[in-house]
Parts: sequence; C-alpha cells; structure tokens
Amino acid sequence: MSVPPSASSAPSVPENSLPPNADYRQLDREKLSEMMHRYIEVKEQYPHALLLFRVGDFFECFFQDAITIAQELELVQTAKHAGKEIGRVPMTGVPHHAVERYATMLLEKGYAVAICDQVEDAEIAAREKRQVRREITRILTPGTLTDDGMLKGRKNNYLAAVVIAGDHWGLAYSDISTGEFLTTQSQNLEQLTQELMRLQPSEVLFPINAPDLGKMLRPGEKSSQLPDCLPNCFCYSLRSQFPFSLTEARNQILEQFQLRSLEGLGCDHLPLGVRAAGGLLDYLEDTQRNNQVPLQRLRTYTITDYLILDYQSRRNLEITQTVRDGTLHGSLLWALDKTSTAMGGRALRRWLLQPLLDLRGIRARHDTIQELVENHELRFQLQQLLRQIYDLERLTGRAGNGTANARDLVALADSLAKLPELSVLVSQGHSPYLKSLQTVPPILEELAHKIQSYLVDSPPQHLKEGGIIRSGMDEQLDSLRVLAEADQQWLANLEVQERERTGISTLKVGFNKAFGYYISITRSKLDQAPNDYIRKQTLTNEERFITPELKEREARILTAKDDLNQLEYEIFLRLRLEVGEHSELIRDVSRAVAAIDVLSGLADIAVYQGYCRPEMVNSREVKIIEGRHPVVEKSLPPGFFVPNTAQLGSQEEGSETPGVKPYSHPDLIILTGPNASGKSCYLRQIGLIQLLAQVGSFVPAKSAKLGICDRIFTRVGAVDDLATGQSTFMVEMNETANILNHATPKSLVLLDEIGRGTATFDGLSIAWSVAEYLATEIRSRTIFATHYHELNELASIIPNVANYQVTVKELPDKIIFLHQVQPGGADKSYGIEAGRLAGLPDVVIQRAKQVMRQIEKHSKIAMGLRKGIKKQDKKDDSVEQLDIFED
Ligand SMILES: Nc1ncnc2c1ncn2[C@@H]1O[C@H](COP(=O)(O)OP(=O)(O)OP(=O)(O)O)[C@@H](O)[C@H]1O
Repeated sequence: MSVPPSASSAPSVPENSLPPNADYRQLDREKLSEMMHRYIEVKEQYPHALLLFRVGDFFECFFQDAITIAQELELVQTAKHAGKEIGRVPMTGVPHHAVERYATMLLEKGYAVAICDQVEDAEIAAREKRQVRREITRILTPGTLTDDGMLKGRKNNYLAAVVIAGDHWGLAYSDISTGEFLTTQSQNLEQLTQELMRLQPSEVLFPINAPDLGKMLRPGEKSSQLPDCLPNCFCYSLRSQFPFSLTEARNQILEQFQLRSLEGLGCDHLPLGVRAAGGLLDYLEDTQRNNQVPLQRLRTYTITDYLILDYQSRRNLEITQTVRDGTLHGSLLWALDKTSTAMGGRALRRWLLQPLLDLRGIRARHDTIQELVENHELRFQLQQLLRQIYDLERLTGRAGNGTANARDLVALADSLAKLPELSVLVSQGHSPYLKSLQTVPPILEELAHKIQSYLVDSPPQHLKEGGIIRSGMDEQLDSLRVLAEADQQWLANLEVQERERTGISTLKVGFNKAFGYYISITRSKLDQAPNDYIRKQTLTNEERFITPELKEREARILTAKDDLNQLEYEIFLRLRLEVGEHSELIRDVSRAVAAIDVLSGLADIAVYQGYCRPEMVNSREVKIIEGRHPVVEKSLPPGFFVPNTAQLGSQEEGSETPGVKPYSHPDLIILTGPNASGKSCYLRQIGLIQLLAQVGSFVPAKSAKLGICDRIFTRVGAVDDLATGQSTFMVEMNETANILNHATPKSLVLLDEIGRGTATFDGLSIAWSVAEYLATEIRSRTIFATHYHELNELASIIPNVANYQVTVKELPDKIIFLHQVQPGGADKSYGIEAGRLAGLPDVVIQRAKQVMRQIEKHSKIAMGLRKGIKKQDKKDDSVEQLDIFED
C-alpha cells in the first residue's frame, strides 16, 4: 500500500514574518516559470521534506525551504527569478558534489530531505528547447540512511516504530544499513520509554489520526499528538494509522519475508509488536522507493530476558558517554573498545547496553574470552585478520538495496575471502564463539572468488564510465573491446599517417565535446591541407578539419564506448544482485565475526589490564576482591588506583537461629567518607563490575564471585533536569521512588547521597527511611553512600546492614586521601576541612565550626538519633527519638 510519503521540515520562521514570495501557496501558479512549476509540483508530493532540486551544478531550494536551509546550515540566502509577474523568490543553493554533506547536516538536525535530480542529459533537453526532466531520486530521513558517509561506523542507526494500546505497547526497530530487524511487546509505558532510551533511535514512527499526517517532529519539538511516554529528545514521523492496523501490518510482514504465517517468526502472539513492525516496513516502502531493503528475518525479543538498566543508571554509570559532556572519551565503552572492525564496535556497544541474565549465555562468552586469554598467538592472529575485514553487514546492505559501487563489492569480496582463513584459525578452538566460526558456508567463498575474478582490483568510483570488469570474463565484452581497441589504434596511427601524407610535422588529431574528433593544422601550413579535408572550425592560430572516414570511425568509437560502458554496468549489476541474494547468509557470518571481534578485544583488555574471570553463581552474592574502576583506573598512572573489596548479600545457613551470626556479609552498606575520598568511584565500580560480568566480560578485580542480578539501579550525583523543569530534589525523589518501586532482592542498588537537595533534617529522615526500607523490605544488595554519618546507627539495629568508610589520613594542615574502603563508619564529614582547603576565609571556617558545635549540641533530632538508637529500650527516651523509630 502507499500513503503520502512522510518526512518533514518544520518551518523555523513564523509564517507571518516571512519575506515576500516565501510562501508558494500565495502565488499564482500560472505565472510561475516552468522550472518553478515543476519544483512546486514535487514539493507538494513531499511537503514535510526539505526539497533539494538539481539545477546545473547546484542543488537549489526555494521559498520557505530556502530560508530554513540558510538558517540551519548558515548559508547565504539569495533570490531567483520565478516568473515575469512574480519576480524573485527566496533561494539557497549548495554545490551538487557537496549535497551529501549538507544533507547529512540537515538529517542530524532532524529534518528529512528529498533529493530531486536531473534524470537525463541536460544537453538533450537544451537541444530540444525544454526543461530537463527532474525526478525524486532519494528521500533521506534520519532513520533510513544507508550511505557510508552519512552513518557512524561504530554506532547503529535505528529506525523505530511504536504502537500503544492502553498500558500495553509494541515496539519494532531496524537498522536498515545492517538489516537488523526486531520486535517486542510488553506492558507498562515506563518500560517503553526505557527501551527507546536504550536504543537511541534516529527516528521513531508513531501512528496518529489526521491532521498532522506525515509531519516530522524534530528533537525537542513538542506535540499534543505524542503521549508522555515518548521522550521528546527523538525525531518522530507521524504516520497514518492504516499501515499499523493488524491486518495491514501482518500482510506487509508476510509479503516482505515471503511467508504464509507469522508463526515461524515467533510473533503471532504479539499483535502490538506485529503492528509496529508492519508500520515500519510500510515506511521503508514509502521512503526507499525502488530500492529493496534487505532486512534480516524479523526476530522477537523480551525485554525481561536482559538485565534491566534504566536510562538514569546507564547515564550514571557512563556506559557509552560521560555525564559531564556527553562524549565517548571517558566512558566504559571507550575504555573497553579494542575491536578491530566497525561491526565489532557496534556489537560491543549493543552488548554493553544489554547485559544478559542467562547463565549459559554469560558463560559462553567467559569461556571464549578465557580461551583467547590463554592462547595469545590465536588472539593475536585473529586480530590481525579481523583488521582486514571491512564492514560486511553494511556492504551487504548496500549491495542488497542497489547502492553499492564497485569498490564496495571489491571490499566485500576481499573480506569474504578472509573468512576461510578465519575458520582455519579457530578450528582448534573449544569455546562456543570460536566454534561458531569454524564452518563458513563455501558458497560465500565462491562468491568472493567470483567478484574478485570479475572486478578489477581498484575500480573507479563511478559505475557508468567503464573500467570495472576484467578482460576474459565476458565474451561479448571482450569482442567489443577488441573492436574498440582497433579503432583506437587506427586513431593513434592517423596522426602519423596524415603527417606523412601532408608533410606537416605539426599536424595533430584532437577531440572536443562539441565537434568530436578533428585534424588540426596551424595557420601557417594551411595551404598544405589536402582537398579531402573538410573545414570544421576556425581558431586564431589553427584550422580544424574532419574527413568522412574520421567521422565514420568517430561514430563507431563513441557508440562502442557507450556500449562497452553499458555492458560493464550490466555485468556489475548482475554481480551486485547476486551479492544481495546472499545477504542473509553474509550477515549471519558477520554477526559471528563481530562477536569474535568483541571477545578478542575484551580478552586483550583482560590480559593487559589484569582482569579476572568472574565466577557466576546462582545466588545473591556479590564478592569482589580488590576491585577497580575500569575507567578511573585508566586515567591514573599505573599502580595509582587503590583497589577495594566489596562483599554483599551472602546470608549464612541457619541465619534464623538465635545466637548465630545471621549475615556473613550485609545486604546494605552505609558508606561514609569525606568529599572526594572515593565513595562515588567505589559505588560505580561495583555496578560496572557486575554489569561487565553479565555482559560476558572479565572484570577489573583480583577475583570476583557474582550472583546474577536482575536490575542495576544507580542514583549518583544530583543534576537539575532542565528539560522537564524539575528541581534537583524532585529528580532525586523521582529516581528514588522508581528504585523503591521496582527493586527486588536480586537487584543491585547504588545510591549516592540521597536527601541532599533539601533541608538537612528532611534529607536525613528520607535517607534513613529509604535505607531502612531497602534493607528490611526489599533486601536488595545496596550501597548507600552518604554524608549523614548518623545513618551509621542503622547497622546496630538492622542485622543485614554494615558500615564502611573511605579512609583518609588527617595531618595538621591537610588531609591525605587513602581511597581505602574499610569497615566502620566515619564520624566526621570533613566538609569544613574541605572548605578550608578550598580557600574559604579563616574567619568563615572558624564561624562554621562554632555553628556546627551549636547545632550538634541543640539539635533534638541529631541527639535523638544518637541517643535513641543506642538506648532503644530506655522508657524515658525523647519524643523525637520515638518519631523516628515508630512505624
Ligand atoms: N580507589 C581509588 N584509587 C585512586 N583514586 C581514586 C580512588 N577512588 C577515587 N579516586 C580519585 O578520587 C576522586 C574523587 O572520587 P569520588 O568522586 O568517588 O569521591 P566522593 O567521595 O564520591 O566525593 P563527594 O563526596 O564529594 O562526591 C576521583 O576522581 C578519583 O580520581
């Protein structure tokens, strides 16, 4: 089915402040020039895309689009005559050879771009005194890119589609450049938000009812059409409901994969997932037009099959970018990426964002890393080989959708040709991922061989100018080449022959586009020109001639060249089609190559950074001996990072028996220590080690024994959410509420300074009750870093709580940070000391100390907390103490 294409340009200038003639709807069409007429005709088919219209060597844009493009790309806006009675209209142009660069910039800003190119030789049109034919050749939207230059090699470019029905939702997503295509369905809209935040799609399709059909919302743009659960940091294409209906969507999927039923895809029981997937396919049909998009078979997944890591936790743990400036440098991905291929780079990113829950899957990765750690030679050779493999996933995609050039196919063939070597290399391997590469389908080897034997080693960029296909591969091509060569030889001989015949040693045979081949004679020798020369052109110093024979040869040479080029092009197209037909197989192998790449990189890290294989167990235990933070460690000189141990969540047998120490290791640790002593670092390092273990990596520790964790929550640092206008404290409370509502005994909760953004006693009270609830009701494994050292008292009343502190050494004029985590609670926060070190005036420091003494002396709550906990059984305790400890 086909509905109006959707892609958009939200006008960035309000309509009432538009310069004259910027709104083509106000103009009399009859009075427009022929070219402008065509422009508007095309524009009306794609109202939501910025239209780039080829005019000679430029792509030009008119009316409102010209204004938008000039603003967004900081280009000079000019004007163009649009008809005698209309006058000039706004225009912005970009050189045709730079159109990709400009289009990419517009796509990054969330616009869709329609490219309307000249589809015939302009000279023919000029000869026939008519406008050159122009047609839309490509529609580019942020989620449907396949061109190498427009994509980031090490990052997937996802297009997502969402269907919401009450509290239930379906989500499908695809990276059409790699063919990945997945769908899922679940309930709870918060989970949908989190899943979208994990994927970071470049574009999200959302079905709505008229009137905004086809509109594209750019990141940050608000719309009443979007439900709250769809974060407005993405670009949305608003689509018609029709292709998202179950029947349409189902048919669309069946047709795409040439199936009779959805059962084989495992999604027949997921109506919302099916609807989303169908809607996505429909969009591809609209935007990709004649280009087939080779997608892998639709796969279904369940979000609860993976460790749940919400957006806040992912951000706080700085998995793919830093909190401070959003860059890759300084993130976990940055520290761990030793992959040799772009496919591996993308896979590592995906793995880090989707740690596993399944012990078998985790062990398979650990086993492979172990084998690669132990076998240095194998690892080294593997990496050498991997470096020679290009981006098979994307090259195959381009072959399949008909955009690959000859260089792409050569790169693909060279990479496929490495696969047999790869399988020989891993043939001795025992671990699952090595085994998966031991048999490479022979047909791929044959395909590589075929491409290599057909295509020259370094083919040109353009496909229609010949020079692509080797001789000896196609009889017709060879005989055409023989004829063409004979003609070329004749031409080459002609100069010598005519010089002899005429006695003019300066006679030349030349060629130009307007007159074709000619013989030129300088003016001084003109009288020696033979009679059979026909005068064709007179220049200042020379005269140009033709002969009937030369013209005849010229016709042959030129048509032979065209025929040759055309034939080469056709042979190339056949070859490309053949690659496209094998895309599924190539991509299966690519996935295995990408996985091996990730695992060899992780093995490298394990060897050079001293990581250990974690023992994964089916319990709640977290035992990390001498653990380190993978990123902070890298930023310090070798040996400077102080390793620390963490033990949580191991309940001893018989813990219910009176008199038996119930917990060998606590569920909740209250972590205190001065500013900058290393609390946050310790907290994050535990989260990252758990995450890395479940990703299947080795971990930065001397040893580790870890139970599978269902979710990792973090609340680290406090930032205002300016986008939603929420205060620091509200953000903190929202995040805390989320944790308390979702954490389970199998979760790992990392809390940093809960309750800091409000009045001290409010904050302390909240911190206290949150810690108490986590330890007694939820019993998740928790580290609670705090400056409220009053919380240390919890350990004396709740058995599964323990106190740890990050130690410092106090000298008369300074504090030395030891960064060592040890049992026991800090009774001092050193805040005033930190202020002194930062240079607060002495008088302010003295006054602060005085005030603190007074507060401690007179604060009923502080006193109550201390006294109350220690003397719980005393009947005459203060009311404040009861307030705190009563249910
Ligand atoms: N184990 C460690 N070994 C070496 N250096 C460390 C260690 N832990 C932390 N650091 C260094 O100390 C700095 C401060 O650490 P961190 O931010 O964790 O302190 P903090 O106690 O959370 O401070 P605040 O209470 O002010 O938030 C880090 O940037 C790091 O450079």
